[in-house]
Amino acid sequence: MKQQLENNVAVDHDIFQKFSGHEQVVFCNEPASGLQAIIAIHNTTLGPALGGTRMRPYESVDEALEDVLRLSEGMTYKCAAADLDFGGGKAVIIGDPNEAKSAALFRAFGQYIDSLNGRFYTGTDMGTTMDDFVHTIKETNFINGVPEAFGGSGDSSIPTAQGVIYGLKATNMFLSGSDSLAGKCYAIQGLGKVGFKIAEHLLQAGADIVVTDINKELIALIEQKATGTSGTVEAVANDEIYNIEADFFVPCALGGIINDFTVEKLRVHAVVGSANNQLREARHGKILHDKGILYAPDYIVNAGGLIQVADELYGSNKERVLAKTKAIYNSLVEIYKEANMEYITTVEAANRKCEKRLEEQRRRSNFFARSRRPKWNIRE
Ligand SMILES: NC(=O)C1=CN([C@@H]2O[C@H](COP(=O)(O)OP(=O)(O)OC[C@H]3O[C@@H](n4cnc5c(N)ncnc54)[C@H](O)[C@@H]3O)[C@@H](O)[C@H]2O)C=CC1
Ligand SMILES: O=C(O)CCC(=O)C(=O)O
Repeated sequence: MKQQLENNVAVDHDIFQKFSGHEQVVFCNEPASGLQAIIAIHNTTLGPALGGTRMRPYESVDEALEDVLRLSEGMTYKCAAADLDFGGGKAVIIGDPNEAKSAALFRAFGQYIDSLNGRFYTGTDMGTTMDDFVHTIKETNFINGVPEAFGGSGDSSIPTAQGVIYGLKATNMFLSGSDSLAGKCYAIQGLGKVGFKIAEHLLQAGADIVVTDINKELIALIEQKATGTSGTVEAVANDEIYNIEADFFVPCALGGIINDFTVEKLRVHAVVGSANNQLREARHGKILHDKGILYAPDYIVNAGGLIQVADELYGSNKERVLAKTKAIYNSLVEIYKEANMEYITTVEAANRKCEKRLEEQRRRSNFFARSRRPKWNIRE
């Protein structure tokens, strides 16, 4: 839909319609390095936007755009739920992480991040690693989660995996009155930075895991890790993971995996995993609820990495990060209880909590002019 305005500028309303919930979307195109990226800032009510950068061989710009819009919105909720003073943002780089990475590409990306002058802080996500951003920090300070040797807080997938483990324990406690992980079966999709650490922890705790990954080397590696533990590993084909009869489905790869094709297949008691945007649409949360499958809202349970990178911006403190990551356990139990009491889905219960916090901050922002910076300020 195009409309001709008085000053003769044609405005494409469709594109603004698409971004209508977002504050800013930046397209980055740098032919010398081959960089094609999109940065989306969803909402900065609580503070500057914060969220990782994903790299994927997206099939189209539309697919990349949809991903970054959904992911950045999720970050607004994740920051609100984890009680962080940051807003929601995310970036995607279009390209195969196994082939298209270069120092030049990550430096060019850094120049775009720098141009936002602190409206957006970023680091790793699916398809990117801490080492990639060692190039980016040559161009900008607005990067987090680089190795400790480079002044960062290190691998954010460690607290993310810890948070999911707390989420699994809390869910076990809610369902069975014991938070022991042992003796239960977990179907894990994706053995990357987060999924692998969860799988290892579960094996050591004496759990049975069923795993899948498109990278067969990771399957072989987790099979080796089972040796000497009281846990077991079974590997299945990628699509088979949805059919596994297990206590938990643990999605740790792509988003949108709970959709019309998969939701009817699931034969688990609960879904608790690190993947962002697990539900293709909100109604899939309702279908899980109606099937009696307890769903741990993804942005509650996978907040550990975010907690670490947010903390880094004030000067890293591992104890503070651990305490906040542990709080995922209680936060999740509260959400389960509220959903039960109010006859709503767990996503509705979690969203309510976040929207309340955003609304309170909006009212505060209107009341006080932001003429002074808060005491607990981001280090320059
Ligand atoms: N790294 C972090 O700290 C955080 C990650 N997340 C989310 O958790 C998920 C995993 O993140 P990472 O472990 O960092 O990513 P990663 O890129 O290290 O690992 C993803 C793994 O999934 C596998 N995979 C991709 N498609 C698959 C498919 N169709 N079936 C099975 N396996 C498949 C990949 O081969 C890879 O091993 C993503 O959705 C990410 O956004 C969320 C919060 C923080
Ligand atoms: O985990 C990170 O490094 C950043 C946070 C993030 O992007 C996420 O939680 O999805």
